[in-house]
Amino acid sequence: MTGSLAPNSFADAHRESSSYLADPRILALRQVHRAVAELRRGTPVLIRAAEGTMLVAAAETVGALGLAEIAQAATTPPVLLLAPVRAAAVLHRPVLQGPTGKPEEMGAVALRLPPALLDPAKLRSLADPVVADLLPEIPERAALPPLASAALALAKLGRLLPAMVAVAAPDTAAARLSLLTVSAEDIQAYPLSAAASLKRVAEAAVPLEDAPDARIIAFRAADGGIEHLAIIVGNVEAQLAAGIAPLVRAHSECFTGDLLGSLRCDCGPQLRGAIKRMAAEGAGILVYLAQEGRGIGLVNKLRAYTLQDQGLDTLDANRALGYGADERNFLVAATMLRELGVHRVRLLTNNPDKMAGLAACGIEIEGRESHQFEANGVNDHYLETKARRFGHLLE
Ligand SMILES: Nc1nc2c(ncn2[C@@H]2O[C@H](COP(=O)(O)OP(=O)(O)OP(=O)(O)O)[C@@H](O)[C@H]2O)c(=O)[nH]1
Ligand SMILES: [Zn+2]
Repeated sequence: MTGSLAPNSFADAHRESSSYLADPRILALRQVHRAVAELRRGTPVLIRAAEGTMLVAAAETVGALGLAEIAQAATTPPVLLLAPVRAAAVLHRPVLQGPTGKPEEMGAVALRLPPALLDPAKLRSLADPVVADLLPEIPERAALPPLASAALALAKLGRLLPAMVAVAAPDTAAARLSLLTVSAEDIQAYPLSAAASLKRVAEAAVPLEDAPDARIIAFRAADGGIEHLAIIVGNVEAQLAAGIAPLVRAHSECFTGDLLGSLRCDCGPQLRGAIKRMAAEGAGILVYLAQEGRGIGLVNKLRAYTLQDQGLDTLDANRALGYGADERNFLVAATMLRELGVHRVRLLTNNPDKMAGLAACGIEIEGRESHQFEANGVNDHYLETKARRFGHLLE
């Protein structure tokens, strides 16, 4: 987190309607959010930085029109930018390791796209490890263009496969083809900037089966993204007034586990269990974070499940898709807690990274409360992987 993103000052600026319009961070969020929407519908966008300009489209969504627009604007041959694990699979090569052994440290890899591969269906199969038929032709590596990491970051913000068709293109091409321009710096700043802009927008009492005295407070960021929720159980104000650190759970959304009772994970029991425990203690806060699939989104989580059924574990499946092991940003939870006047917590978790993430965002972790549930016969390997590869604490 950089100093310029002091979360509370942004939340304050966002609240003041006069400074709202003038704040360049709001304009940056708006432009990145628009760029994400363009990529999701297969439209190219121009990424701009001091190093130059690059026209990109997502391999997952681009169609004939987008490819034609890219061809019209290109001043270099097209390349496909892939995350390192996916690139290694496409190249039939072992994965390159970064300095500390994490493949994501290698950034991006560029592959040449000869005319035969400039086809929407072929691009999708190069991007998607779930597509069984790897193309017989092995593309050649190309020099990595500047702005490659910003291009992959933009795809990830759209919860798309991080696989981008890219060409160098002049600034003027965007205006000529009515395409959107977005700055690389704004893309990189977006997740923390959006998190820092969260503010309360609505609240209501919602008695729950397990916690009749419960309220839901909705938080919205200035980017136009999906809302995050705080579920307030019992009398938290009284605890805060007495100087007691409340019981807090930072729970990432899991449509399959939370809503449907999926047996693949432990999210459902953790969600209901946290609320029950807060009700038994008389107070607590569950922040319900719109960070499905540890931040990769539901569509990619379904892809990850398919890869897990083919033998990968939950961490390697994320990497095979081109994502990191955990793409969450805990400034979302920290900003919500601060807006609720909570600076010190007793955190319900087994995940040491979650504690470190919240602490790095200025939330004092007074203690950790174990939040372990029995394996159910289906999620045993998932729970074992969390302990072995994510360092989850077992008690
Ligand atoms: N990418 C991916 N996400 C998964 C998988 N299984 C569950 N999830 C997601 O993981 C998140 C669960 O996170 P949390 O409940 O915060 O749990 P945690 O990080 O394991 O930490 P604690 O429960 O606090 O110990 C939810 O967003 C789920 O959708 C999976 O196999 N792959
Ligand atoms: Zn789950």
